[in-house]
Amino acid sequence: MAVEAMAEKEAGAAGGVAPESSVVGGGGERLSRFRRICVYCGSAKGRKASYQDAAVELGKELVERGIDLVYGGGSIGLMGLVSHAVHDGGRHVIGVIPKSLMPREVTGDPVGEVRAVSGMHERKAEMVRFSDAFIALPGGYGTLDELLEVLTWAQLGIHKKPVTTNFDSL
Ligand SMILES: CC(C)=CCNc1ncnc2c1ncn2[C@@H]1O[C@H](COP(=O)(O)O)[C@@H](O)[C@H]1O
Repeated sequence: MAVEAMAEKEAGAAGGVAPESSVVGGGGERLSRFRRICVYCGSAKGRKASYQDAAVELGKELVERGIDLVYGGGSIGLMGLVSHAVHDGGRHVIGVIPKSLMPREVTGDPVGEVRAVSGMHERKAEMVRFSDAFIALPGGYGTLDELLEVLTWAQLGIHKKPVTTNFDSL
């Protein structure tokens, strides 16, 4: 089964909500019913330029829909691209990162609100707690780990939030 289909099935199995709908705000902007979306993605930029384009486009789309970002707190790779796009667009960014990983994944000034946690398990739990929905972009084993965990939590009914991926056509 394709990962995307699996993600939608699991979200549905756990009572996940229907695909996103939006309303138009007073200023003509499209507003989402999701306040904060968690984006899982690589700490590297990946092999294809289309991965980088997708990260920036997703960040801009969140801004356009008035949605804040929750992510792994790194400033490198696709994580850096999506977080800068959301922050530069004026939306709030929450980065959740273990203290021990900061020297490796944060370079330069931190983006938005940085929440330092004690370890990987706490990081994943906090990212789920803060978010209303989850989107996975291309990444490595870390992204896969985060995606599988949020899917299996949906399967177990630990949360009822939608999970989707943006892998195909990239
Ligand atoms: C020690 C332990 C319990 C590990 C569980 N595994 C993980 N849990 C949470 N985040 C992770 C894990 N492995 C990697 N990541 C994070 O996932 C992000 C993307 O990594 P990647 O480039 O896709 O590779 C990075 O911020 C990386 O720190």
